[in-house]
Amino acid sequence: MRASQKDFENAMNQVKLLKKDPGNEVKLKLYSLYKQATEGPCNMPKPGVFDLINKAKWDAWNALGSLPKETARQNYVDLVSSLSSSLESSSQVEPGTDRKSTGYETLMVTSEDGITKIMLNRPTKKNALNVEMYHEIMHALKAASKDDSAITVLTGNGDYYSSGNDLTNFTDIPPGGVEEKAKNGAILLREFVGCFIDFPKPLIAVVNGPAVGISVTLLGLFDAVYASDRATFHTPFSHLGQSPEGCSSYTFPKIMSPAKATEMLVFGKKLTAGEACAQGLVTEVFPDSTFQKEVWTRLKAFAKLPPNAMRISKEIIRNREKEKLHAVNAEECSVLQGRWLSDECMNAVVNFLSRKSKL
Ligand SMILES: CCCCC/C=C/C(=O)SCCNC(=O)CCNC(=O)[C@H](O)C(C)(C)COP(=O)(O)OP(=O)(O)OC[C@H]1O[C@@H](n2cnc3c(N)ncnc32)[C@H](O)[C@@H]1OP(=O)(O)O
Repeated sequence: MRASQKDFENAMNQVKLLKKDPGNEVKLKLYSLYKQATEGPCNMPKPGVFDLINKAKWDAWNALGSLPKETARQNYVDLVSSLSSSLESSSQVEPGTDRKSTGYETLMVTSEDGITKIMLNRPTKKNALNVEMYHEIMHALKAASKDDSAITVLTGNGDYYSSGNDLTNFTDIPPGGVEEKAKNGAILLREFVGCFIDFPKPLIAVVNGPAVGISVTLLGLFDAVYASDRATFHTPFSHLGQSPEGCSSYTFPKIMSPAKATEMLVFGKKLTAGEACAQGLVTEVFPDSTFQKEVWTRLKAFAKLPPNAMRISKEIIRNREKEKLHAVNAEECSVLQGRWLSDECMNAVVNFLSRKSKL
């Protein structure tokens, strides 16, 4: 039986519910089938060679040649249905259910000595945050907020703490185009930052190496930040045609003065660990050679303190600010949604992806 228009619309809705990223290749296939099913063969001019994203999309659509619209619609429905097993398996996870470390693709999560440790685990990509990592961090934080540990720690595996948002996130364009991509990104970012604002236990960052972008801005929402003297702190938003997130437009001026915050958030000044400590973003800096030993000894001692007292003390410090922080988060996400559609941002991402620029 041929897929009806209704089947096609159902399949489009199902794609939006996919929790697991099916990868670029599948997304391009979905995009090309969608375009063929709705508009017929590709008759758009071929994008320029540096317009990597649109060129990949054009290539995928053009490769379908004169495939009839009905066949494309059927193939789209079949492809979505073949992805449904991953859809079911991801939705089977109960919210708040503790997952073992091995249950995560992008993290290592362990719990011992009263400490839940969430370790970013894409060392070959400098722990850049891809879409899956955003979702897994939210899951891990929700689980940690309910487990019996006293404190929660975020750290990185390898030489980086994190290089921030994975810039390849910008290449997975859904059928609704770049506007839909920007809207989805803003929704994801708002939910992600919201988890940090609402996290109820002491949350500590163990910054083992350089930190970039969102991994820096979020530090303003942590309760303590310990850094190796190898760490650096860099928020190159203007270079990337973007704007501050993670509530940093509010927390950074409060922490370090408006002028110092402007140097970081507007002019992209990179701070050493010592400078970040002098400006109040970092709690204490340790020599890299003794960093892990000294920090974990200290954290284990903290984790022995009465957990309810720590939770209540955090609550009284944070609660006064929560409403404001959520409002700032919403505003930052809405501004960023616009920035992601700007030429400035698109050019910066294409330049990075085509290996023309690095920070
Ligand atoms: C949806 C929510 C959005 C929230 C908004 C967030 C905004 C931000 O976080 S803005 C900051 C974005 N980050 C960057 O612009 C950093 C880009 N990366 C770099 O400039 C460099 O990779 C580096 C300075 C971080 C490290 O340079 P280097 O030591 O020379 O190492 P490589 O460049 O060879 O990196 C190894 C490997 O990792 C890939 N990679 C590193 N960072 C990212 C990244 N942020 N996004 C995507 N990929 C990244 C890099 O491409 C290399 O990959 P391979 O070539 O495949 O080995």
